[in-house]
Amino acid sequence: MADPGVEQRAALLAAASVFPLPDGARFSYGTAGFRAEGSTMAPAVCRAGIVAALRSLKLGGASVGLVITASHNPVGDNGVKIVDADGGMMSQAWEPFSDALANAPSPEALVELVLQFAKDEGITLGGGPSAQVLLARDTRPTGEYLLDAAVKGINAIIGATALDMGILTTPQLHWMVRSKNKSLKASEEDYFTQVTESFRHLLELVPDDKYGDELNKKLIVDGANGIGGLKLEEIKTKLTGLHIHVKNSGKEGEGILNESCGADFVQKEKVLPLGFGPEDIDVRCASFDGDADRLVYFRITSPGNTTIDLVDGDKILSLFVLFIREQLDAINGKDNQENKVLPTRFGVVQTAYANGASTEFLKNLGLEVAFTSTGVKYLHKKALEYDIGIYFEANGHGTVLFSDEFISRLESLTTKLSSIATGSAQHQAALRLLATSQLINQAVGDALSGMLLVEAVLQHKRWSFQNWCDLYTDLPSKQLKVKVKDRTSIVTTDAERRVCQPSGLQELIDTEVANYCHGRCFVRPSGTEDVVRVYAEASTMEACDILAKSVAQHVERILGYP
Ligand SMILES: CC(=O)N[C@H]1[C@@H](OP(=O)(O)O)O[C@H](CO)[C@@H](O)[C@@H]1O
Ligand SMILES: [Mg+2]
Repeated sequence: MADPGVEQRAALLAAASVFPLPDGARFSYGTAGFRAEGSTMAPAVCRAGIVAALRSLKLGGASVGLVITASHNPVGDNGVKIVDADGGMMSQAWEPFSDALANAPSPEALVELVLQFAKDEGITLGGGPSAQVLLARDTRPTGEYLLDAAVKGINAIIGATALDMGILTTPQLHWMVRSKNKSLKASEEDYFTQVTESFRHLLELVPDDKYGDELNKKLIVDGANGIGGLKLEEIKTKLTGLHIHVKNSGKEGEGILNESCGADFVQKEKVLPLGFGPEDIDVRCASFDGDADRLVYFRITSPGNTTIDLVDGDKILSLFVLFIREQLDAINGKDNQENKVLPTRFGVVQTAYANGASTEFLKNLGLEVAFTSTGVKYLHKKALEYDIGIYFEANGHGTVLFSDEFISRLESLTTKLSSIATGSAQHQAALRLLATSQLINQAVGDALSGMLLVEAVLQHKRWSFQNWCDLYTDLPSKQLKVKVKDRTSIVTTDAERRVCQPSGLQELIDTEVANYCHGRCFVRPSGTEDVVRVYAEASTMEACDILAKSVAQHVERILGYP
């Protein structure tokens, strides 16, 4: 019989030789996987395929995922990220290996890296359990070509199978991987059924059905000309109680992916997206990003003006917090501190980019607010520590996580209440929490299911968009990007809110901040772009502009121009 090691070596060599690394190319598994100009991505994607197959082997053959997307970035870019068996982001412990593999200078070096890593991790190659990788891509033109590169990488690990799930939103693939490994229904149709059914269920639980204001049922969605718009078009007729009109839907000829539209554009520019105009004044509008894992809301207020009222991730989080708190209070009794029917550790997770007014609002509610570094992988991990953990980035990526243990307590309570107190306020509140856990994606932030939860909560509270805006007033904020020689020479601490290197920079920031009322400012190297990001907050927009600019100048001077 042939030595499995020889066969494995040959397969890896063959795959790596198809997509050699061009001279000077350098990939880094940043905040959200590898990203670059789409046509240059094949070597990194093929190698990510190898990593994904190894990851599945390591996890005893559990399914893992691989998504080809560059999210909100321009249509010419593309990227790849790996989904772990629990549906979350790939374990950070595997990032250094992924980096090393993506940058292996030759097919031979790649083979050595794989063999050594497999040995270190106790992964049996060429035998052992079979591996499975579920694949998806967004609507980018380079997607199909890169999918082929990923499949070649996966197939280079003997015993690994690639399963193409098609063109999907990023959160759909995360959901499928999680569901599959929990032996739950995991097809796209199952996803749609779960989302539409739990949404319908939540609407049925709206206290009484007098919510007749047609304007409040009308929603216009900016699909960023991407996959989220297309999927929403597919299911919108099944969403009873809501009249959805999709613009920038991703249909042929409607516009270019993410170009002057989508959640990233709307949140950063604070202007209306392409395709929207005076006809949409005062209607509630939502915006997805290119792979539909970010969601923001907005409203156009006057005809001659492109500025909007923005509801960002922080305010979506605040709305969800109020809704969940209301249900917990209905179950436990508002003032009952002891002997609670359903003891719940409820935690909120934000990053330094959360608007200071939102953090204050949440703390004033008596909630525990934790801070992590930027990037869903950090927020999600922290949120998992609670019975109900809720996280959002200001840019609109976030979700509400319910622990398995909490869900089983909640289910027992619901069963008990349905026999002794059916239809009671307590029973209804428990059912609402259960439906919420079914609706909102438990694997990752999901614009589509997040939007439906927003819509259900607004109907539940009988809130207009204005009521929602009025929760608190955002402090003016400003973000700048600074190009420097080596952004990695900035090292931060305290959830990226303070700089520890280069020395002296933090003191300069502190001195600038001290000049402003409600002043706050921090700098950090981006994990997705070759820039240092500067964030400033203060009581007026003018003050923000000056604060951000002066700190950016310090950064430029200390780190040097590129
Ligand atoms: C300020 C900001 O919006 N940063 C974004 C951006 O990360 P950076 O590391 O800042 O480039 O892209 C990430 C991935 O989409 C997202 O998680 C994060 O919130
Ligand atoms: Mg995205």
